[in-house]
Amino acid sequence: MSQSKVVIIGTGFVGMSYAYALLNQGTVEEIVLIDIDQRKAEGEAMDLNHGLAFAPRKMSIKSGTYEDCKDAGLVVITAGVNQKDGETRIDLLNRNAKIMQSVVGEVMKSGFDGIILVATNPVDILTYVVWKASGLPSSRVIGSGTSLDTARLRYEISQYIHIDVRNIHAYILGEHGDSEFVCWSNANVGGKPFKDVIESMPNHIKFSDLDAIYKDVKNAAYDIISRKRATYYGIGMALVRITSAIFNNENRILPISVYNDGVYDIEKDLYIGLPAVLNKNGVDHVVRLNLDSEETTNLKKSANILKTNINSMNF
Ligand SMILES: NC(=O)C1=CN([C@@H]2O[C@H](COP(=O)(O)OP(=O)(O)OC[C@H]3O[C@@H](n4cnc5c(N)ncnc54)[C@H](O)[C@@H]3O)[C@@H](O)[C@H]2O)C=CC1
Ligand SMILES: CC(=O)C(=O)O
Repeated sequence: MSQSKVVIIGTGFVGMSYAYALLNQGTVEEIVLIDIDQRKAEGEAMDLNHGLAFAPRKMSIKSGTYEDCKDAGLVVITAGVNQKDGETRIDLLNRNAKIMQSVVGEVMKSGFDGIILVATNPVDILTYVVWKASGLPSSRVIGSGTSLDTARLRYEISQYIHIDVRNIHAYILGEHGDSEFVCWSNANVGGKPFKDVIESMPNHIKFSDLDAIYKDVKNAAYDIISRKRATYYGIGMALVRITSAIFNNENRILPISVYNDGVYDIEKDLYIGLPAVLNKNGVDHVVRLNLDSEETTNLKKSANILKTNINSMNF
Protein backbone atom coordinates (compact mmCIF):
# COMPACT_ATOMS: atom_id res chain seq x y z
CA MET A 1 0.00 0.00 0.00
CA SER A 2 1.17 3.48 -0.86
CA GLN A 3 0.81 5.27 2.47
CA SER A 4 0.71 8.70 0.90
CA LYS A 5 -1.87 8.17 -1.84
CA VAL A 6 -5.34 9.75 -1.57
CA VAL A 7 -8.26 9.01 -3.86
CA ILE A 8 -10.92 11.74 -3.83
CA ILE A 9 -14.36 10.66 -4.98
CA GLY A 10 -16.45 13.67 -5.96
CA THR A 11 -14.67 16.56 -7.64
CA GLY A 12 -17.19 19.29 -6.80
CA PHE A 13 -16.66 22.30 -4.55
CA VAL A 14 -15.63 20.29 -1.49
CA GLY A 15 -13.52 17.65 -3.24
CA MET A 16 -11.58 20.24 -5.21
CA SER A 17 -11.08 22.63 -2.31
CA TYR A 18 -9.60 19.69 -0.43
CA ALA A 19 -7.41 18.72 -3.41
CA TYR A 20 -6.23 22.31 -3.82
CA ALA A 21 -5.36 22.55 -0.12
CA LEU A 22 -3.50 19.20 -0.33
CA LEU A 23 -1.49 20.54 -3.27
CA ASN A 24 -0.69 23.84 -1.54
CA GLN A 25 0.36 22.17 1.67
CA GLY A 26 2.21 19.28 -0.03
CA THR A 27 0.42 16.85 2.27
CA VAL A 28 0.63 13.71 0.12
CA GLU A 29 2.61 12.18 -2.74
CA GLU A 30 -0.32 11.13 -4.91
CA ILE A 31 -3.83 12.44 -5.54
CA VAL A 32 -6.31 10.59 -7.77
CA LEU A 33 -9.60 12.27 -8.71
CA ILE A 34 -12.78 10.31 -9.48
CA ASP A 35 -16.19 11.71 -10.40
CA ILE A 36 -19.27 10.35 -12.10
CA ASP A 37 -18.58 13.21 -14.52
CA GLN A 38 -15.28 11.84 -15.76
CA ARG A 39 -14.46 14.84 -17.92
CA LYS A 40 -14.82 17.13 -14.91
CA ALA A 41 -12.34 15.00 -12.97
CA GLU A 42 -9.97 15.10 -15.96
CA GLY A 43 -10.23 18.88 -16.25
CA GLU A 44 -9.66 19.34 -12.53
CA ALA A 45 -6.54 17.15 -12.63
CA MET A 46 -5.18 19.12 -15.59
CA ASP A 47 -5.78 22.42 -13.81
CA LEU A 48 -4.17 21.26 -10.53
CA ASN A 49 -1.14 19.88 -12.39
CA HIS A 50 -0.49 23.36 -13.75
CA GLY A 51 0.08 24.50 -10.16
CA LEU A 52 2.76 21.88 -9.49
CA ALA A 53 5.55 24.26 -10.51
CA PHE A 54 4.62 26.36 -7.47
CA ALA A 55 3.93 23.52 -5.00
CA PRO A 56 6.08 22.81 -1.93
CA ARG A 57 6.93 19.28 -3.13
CA LYS A 58 6.77 16.82 -6.03
CA MET A 59 3.36 15.21 -6.33
CA SER A 60 1.46 13.02 -8.77
CA ILE A 61 -2.05 14.22 -9.61
CA LYS A 62 -4.36 12.50 -12.08
CA SER A 63 -7.97 11.58 -12.77
CA GLY A 64 -8.56 7.87 -12.42
CA THR A 65 -10.90 4.98 -11.88
CA TYR A 66 -11.91 2.89 -8.87
CA GLU A 67 -8.99 0.55 -9.67
CA ASP A 68 -6.78 3.32 -8.30
CA CYS A 69 -8.20 2.74 -4.81
CA LYS A 70 -6.45 -0.63 -4.58
CA ASP A 71 -3.19 0.69 -3.11
CA ALA A 72 -4.46 4.00 -1.69
CA GLY A 73 -3.94 4.74 1.99
CA LEU A 74 -6.98 7.00 2.13
CA VAL A 75 -10.20 7.35 0.15
CA VAL A 76 -12.08 10.58 0.77
CA ILE A 77 -15.74 10.72 -0.24
CA THR A 78 -17.05 14.14 -1.18
CA ALA A 79 -19.53 12.95 -3.82
CA GLY A 80 -23.20 13.77 -3.62
CA VAL A 81 -25.68 16.60 -3.51
CA ASN A 82 -25.19 19.63 -1.31
CA GLN A 83 -27.84 21.70 0.49
CA LYS A 84 -29.93 24.18 -1.42
CA ASP A 85 -30.85 27.39 0.41
CA GLY A 86 -33.07 26.41 3.38
CA GLU A 87 -32.42 22.65 3.20
CA THR A 88 -31.02 20.86 6.25
CA ARG A 89 -28.19 18.34 5.98
CA ILE A 90 -30.57 15.54 6.95
CA ASP A 91 -32.79 16.48 3.96
CA LEU A 92 -29.99 15.05 1.78
CA LEU A 93 -29.99 11.65 3.47
CA ASN A 94 -31.82 9.40 1.03
CA ARG A 95 -30.25 10.86 -2.11
CA ASN A 96 -26.72 10.69 -0.75
CA ALA A 97 -27.09 7.30 0.98
CA LYS A 98 -27.68 5.70 -2.44
CA ILE A 99 -24.57 7.40 -3.80
CA MET A 100 -22.52 6.20 -0.80
CA GLN A 101 -23.59 2.61 -1.32
CA SER A 102 -22.68 2.56 -5.00
CA VAL A 103 -19.38 4.39 -4.45
CA VAL A 104 -18.26 2.16 -1.57
CA GLY A 105 -19.14 -0.98 -3.54
CA GLU A 106 -16.76 0.16 -6.28
CA VAL A 107 -14.03 1.16 -3.82
CA MET A 108 -14.10 -2.22 -2.06
CA LYS A 109 -14.17 -4.18 -5.36
CA SER A 110 -10.72 -2.72 -6.10
CA GLY A 111 -9.22 -4.57 -3.12
CA PHE A 112 -8.88 -1.34 -1.10
CA ASP A 113 -7.69 -1.90 2.46
CA GLY A 114 -6.99 1.57 3.82
CA ILE A 115 -8.96 4.28 5.63
CA ILE A 116 -12.15 5.94 4.35
CA LEU A 117 -12.96 9.54 5.28
CA VAL A 118 -16.48 10.77 4.51
CA ALA A 119 -17.44 14.44 4.11
CA THR A 120 -20.74 14.08 2.26
CA ASN A 121 -23.78 15.17 4.29
CA PRO A 122 -25.46 14.22 6.51
CA VAL A 123 -21.94 13.15 7.39
CA ASP A 124 -22.52 11.17 10.61
CA ILE A 125 -25.29 9.02 9.19
CA LEU A 126 -23.50 8.53 5.88
CA THR A 127 -20.30 7.52 7.63
CA TYR A 128 -22.35 4.78 9.27
CA VAL A 129 -23.73 3.80 5.84
CA VAL A 130 -20.20 3.70 4.40
CA TRP A 131 -18.89 1.66 7.34
CA LYS A 132 -21.68 -0.91 6.93
CA ALA A 133 -21.26 -1.10 3.17
CA SER A 134 -17.46 -1.39 3.34
CA GLY A 135 -17.09 -4.19 5.86
CA LEU A 136 -13.97 -2.39 7.18
CA PRO A 137 -13.29 -2.13 10.92
CA SER A 138 -14.97 0.96 12.41
CA SER A 139 -11.52 2.35 13.32
CA ARG A 140 -10.82 2.74 9.59
CA VAL A 141 -14.04 4.49 8.58
CA ILE A 142 -14.42 8.05 9.83
CA GLY A 143 -16.31 11.21 8.95
CA SER A 144 -15.26 14.84 9.11
CA GLY A 145 -17.74 15.17 11.98
CA THR A 146 -17.59 18.44 13.88
CA SER A 147 -14.05 19.33 12.76
CA LEU A 148 -15.34 22.21 10.62
CA ASP A 149 -17.82 23.40 13.25
CA THR A 150 -15.03 23.33 15.85
CA ALA A 151 -12.82 25.45 13.57
CA ARG A 152 -15.72 27.90 13.22
CA LEU A 153 -16.14 28.03 17.00
CA ARG A 154 -12.45 28.70 17.57
CA TYR A 155 -12.54 31.48 14.98
CA GLU A 156 -15.61 33.10 16.57
CA ILE A 157 -14.06 33.04 20.03
CA SER A 158 -10.78 34.43 18.71
CA GLN A 159 -12.66 37.37 17.18
CA TYR A 160 -14.15 38.28 20.56
CA ILE A 161 -11.02 37.99 22.68
CA HIS A 162 -8.34 38.93 20.12
CA ILE A 163 -6.26 35.84 20.77
CA ASP A 164 -4.81 33.70 17.97
CA VAL A 165 -7.32 31.06 16.86
CA ARG A 166 -4.66 28.37 17.38
CA ASN A 167 -4.62 29.13 21.11
CA ILE A 168 -8.38 28.58 21.41
CA HIS A 169 -9.19 25.03 22.51
CA ALA A 170 -12.88 24.27 22.40
CA TYR A 171 -15.03 21.63 20.74
CA ILE A 172 -18.34 21.42 19.00
CA LEU A 173 -19.58 17.88 19.59
CA GLY A 174 -22.48 15.69 18.50
CA GLU A 175 -24.17 15.70 15.11
CA HIS A 176 -22.60 17.77 12.34
CA GLY A 177 -25.95 19.49 12.05
CA ASP A 178 -28.69 21.28 13.88
CA SER A 179 -28.35 19.38 17.20
CA GLU A 180 -24.62 20.04 17.63
CA PHE A 181 -23.53 21.80 20.82
CA VAL A 182 -20.53 23.56 22.37
CA CYS A 183 -18.59 21.75 25.03
CA TRP A 184 -17.99 24.91 27.07
CA SER A 185 -17.04 23.00 30.21
CA ASN A 186 -13.78 21.83 28.61
CA ALA A 187 -12.94 25.01 26.67
CA ASN A 188 -9.72 26.85 27.42
CA VAL A 189 -7.47 29.52 25.96
CA GLY A 190 -3.80 28.66 26.18
CA GLY A 191 -4.60 26.45 29.17
CA LYS A 192 -6.77 29.03 31.01
CA PRO A 193 -10.30 27.71 31.59
CA PHE A 194 -12.76 29.61 29.40
CA LYS A 195 -14.86 30.66 32.39
CA ASP A 196 -11.80 32.42 33.84
CA VAL A 197 -11.05 34.00 30.46
CA ILE A 198 -14.54 35.52 30.37
CA GLU A 199 -14.24 36.80 33.93
CA SER A 200 -10.87 38.37 33.20
CA MET A 201 -11.88 40.04 29.89
CA PRO A 202 -15.17 41.87 30.62
CA ASN A 203 -14.47 44.42 27.89
CA HIS A 204 -14.25 41.67 25.26
CA ILE A 205 -16.65 38.89 26.14
CA LYS A 206 -19.54 38.17 28.52
CA PHE A 207 -21.31 34.99 29.52
CA SER A 208 -24.35 36.38 27.68
CA ASP A 209 -22.34 36.29 24.39
CA LEU A 210 -22.01 32.50 24.47
CA ASP A 211 -25.40 31.82 23.00
CA ALA A 212 -24.74 34.16 20.05
CA ILE A 213 -21.40 32.42 19.43
CA TYR A 214 -23.11 29.02 19.42
CA LYS A 215 -25.85 30.21 17.06
CA ASP A 216 -23.37 31.77 14.65
CA VAL A 217 -21.47 28.48 14.49
CA LYS A 218 -24.57 26.32 14.19
CA ASN A 219 -26.02 28.51 11.45
CA ALA A 220 -22.75 29.19 9.61
CA ALA A 221 -23.46 26.75 6.76
CA TYR A 222 -26.96 28.19 6.21
CA ASP A 223 -25.57 31.74 6.29
CA ILE A 224 -22.86 30.93 3.75
CA ILE A 225 -25.10 28.85 1.47
CA SER A 226 -27.65 31.67 1.28
CA ARG A 227 -24.88 33.98 0.09
CA LYS A 228 -22.68 31.80 -2.17
CA ARG A 229 -24.58 28.51 -2.62
CA ALA A 230 -22.05 26.19 -0.94
CA THR A 231 -19.32 25.98 1.70
CA TYR A 232 -15.98 24.48 0.76
CA TYR A 233 -12.74 26.22 1.83
CA GLY A 234 -13.14 25.51 5.54
CA ILE A 235 -14.04 21.87 5.04
CA GLY A 236 -11.22 21.49 2.48
CA MET A 237 -8.70 22.56 5.12
CA ALA A 238 -10.32 20.47 7.85
CA LEU A 239 -9.99 17.40 5.60
CA VAL A 240 -6.31 18.19 5.06
CA ARG A 241 -5.76 18.33 8.84
CA ILE A 242 -7.37 14.92 9.21
CA THR A 243 -5.29 13.60 6.28
CA SER A 244 -2.05 14.83 7.87
CA ALA A 245 -2.94 13.20 11.17
CA ILE A 246 -3.32 9.88 9.34
CA PHE A 247 -0.33 9.93 7.00
CA ASN A 248 2.04 11.45 9.58
CA ASN A 249 0.88 9.00 12.25
CA GLU A 250 0.32 11.97 14.56
CA ASN A 251 -1.91 10.52 17.30
CA ARG A 252 -3.70 13.84 16.94
CA ILE A 253 -6.94 14.50 18.80
CA LEU A 254 -9.59 15.80 16.41
CA PRO A 255 -13.37 16.10 16.70
CA ILE A 256 -14.43 13.73 13.93
CA SER A 257 -17.31 11.39 13.30
CA VAL A 258 -16.46 8.11 15.00
CA TYR A 259 -18.24 4.92 15.88
CA ASN A 260 -19.61 5.09 19.42
CA ASP A 261 -18.23 1.94 20.97
CA GLY A 262 -19.68 2.80 24.39
CA VAL A 263 -17.06 5.29 25.58
CA TYR A 264 -19.94 7.74 26.03
CA ASP A 265 -23.21 6.64 27.58
CA ILE A 266 -25.39 7.36 24.56
CA GLU A 267 -27.20 5.27 21.93
CA LYS A 268 -24.77 2.67 20.61
CA ASP A 269 -24.11 1.53 17.04
CA LEU A 270 -23.91 4.95 15.42
CA TYR A 271 -21.36 7.51 14.24
CA ILE A 272 -21.21 10.90 15.98
CA GLY A 273 -18.78 13.81 16.42
CA LEU A 274 -16.45 13.14 19.36
CA PRO A 275 -12.77 13.86 20.04
CA ALA A 276 -10.69 10.93 18.83
CA VAL A 277 -6.99 10.07 18.61
CA LEU A 278 -6.09 9.61 14.97
CA ASN A 279 -3.02 7.94 13.48
CA LYS A 280 -1.95 5.81 10.52
CA ASN A 281 -4.29 3.02 11.59
CA GLY A 282 -7.31 5.32 11.84
CA VAL A 283 -9.00 5.88 15.20
CA ASP A 284 -6.83 4.71 18.07
CA HIS A 285 -9.42 5.59 20.68
CA VAL A 286 -12.22 8.01 21.48
CA VAL A 287 -11.32 10.55 24.16
CA ARG A 288 -13.78 10.61 27.03
CA LEU A 289 -14.33 14.16 28.29
CA ASN A 290 -16.12 14.94 31.52
CA LEU A 291 -19.23 16.65 30.19
CA ASP A 292 -21.51 18.66 32.45
CA SER A 293 -25.14 17.64 32.80
CA GLU A 294 -26.44 19.97 30.03
CA GLU A 295 -23.76 18.73 27.63
CA THR A 296 -24.54 15.13 28.52
CA THR A 297 -28.20 15.77 27.71
CA ASN A 298 -27.27 17.49 24.44
CA LEU A 299 -25.03 14.62 23.37
CA LYS A 300 -27.80 12.14 24.08
CA LYS A 301 -30.30 14.24 22.09
CA SER A 302 -27.91 14.41 19.15
CA ALA A 303 -27.29 10.65 19.30
CA ASN A 304 -31.04 9.97 19.41
CA ILE A 305 -31.59 12.04 16.26
CA LEU A 306 -28.82 10.18 14.43
CA LYS A 307 -30.10 6.80 15.62
CA THR A 308 -33.67 7.57 14.53
CA ASN A 309 -32.40 8.43 11.04
CA ILE A 310 -30.22 5.31 10.85
CA ASN A 311 -33.22 3.21 11.86
CA SER A 312 -35.36 4.88 9.20
CA MET A 313 -33.03 3.40 6.58
CA ASN A 314 -33.68 -0.23 7.59
CA PHE A 315 -30.11 -1.30 8.35
N1 LIG B 1 -18.84 17.52 6.23
C1 LIG B 1 -18.83 18.84 6.09
O1 LIG B 1 -18.44 19.57 7.01
C2 LIG B 1 -19.27 19.41 4.79
C3 LIG B 1 -19.92 18.60 3.90
N2 LIG B 1 -20.35 19.10 2.70
C4 LIG B 1 -21.05 18.15 1.84
O2 LIG B 1 -20.17 17.69 0.81
C5 LIG B 1 -20.97 17.19 -0.26
C6 LIG B 1 -20.44 17.72 -1.58
O3 LIG B 1 -20.70 19.10 -1.66
P1 LIG B 1 -20.20 19.97 -2.90
O4 LIG B 1 -18.82 19.62 -3.26
O5 LIG B 1 -20.54 21.38 -2.59
O6 LIG B 1 -21.17 19.44 -4.05
P2 LIG B 1 -20.94 19.52 -5.62
O7 LIG B 1 -22.25 19.37 -6.26
O8 LIG B 1 -20.11 20.71 -5.96
O9 LIG B 1 -20.03 18.23 -5.92
C7 LIG B 1 -20.49 16.94 -5.82
C8 LIG B 1 -19.76 16.11 -6.83
O10 LIG B 1 -20.13 14.75 -6.62
C9 LIG B 1 -20.20 14.15 -7.90
N3 LIG B 1 -20.98 12.93 -7.82
C10 LIG B 1 -22.32 12.80 -7.66
N4 LIG B 1 -22.67 11.51 -7.65
C11 LIG B 1 -21.53 10.78 -7.80
C12 LIG B 1 -21.23 9.41 -7.86
N5 LIG B 1 -22.17 8.49 -7.78
N6 LIG B 1 -19.95 9.04 -8.02
C13 LIG B 1 -18.97 9.97 -8.12
N7 LIG B 1 -19.20 11.29 -8.08
C14 LIG B 1 -20.45 11.70 -7.92
C15 LIG B 1 -20.82 15.24 -8.78
O11 LIG B 1 -20.61 14.98 -10.17
C16 LIG B 1 -20.10 16.46 -8.28
O12 LIG B 1 -18.91 16.72 -9.00
C17 LIG B 1 -22.41 17.61 0.05
O13 LIG B 1 -23.13 16.53 0.58
C18 LIG B 1 -22.24 18.70 1.09
O14 LIG B 1 -23.38 18.86 1.91
C19 LIG B 1 -20.14 20.40 2.35
C20 LIG B 1 -19.48 21.24 3.19
C21 LIG B 1 -19.03 20.84 4.51
C1 LIG C 1 -22.41 22.34 4.41
C2 LIG C 1 -21.88 21.99 5.72
O1 LIG C 1 -22.08 20.91 6.23
C3 LIG C 1 -21.14 22.98 6.44
O2 LIG C 1 -20.65 23.95 5.87
O3 LIG C 1 -21.05 22.86 7.68
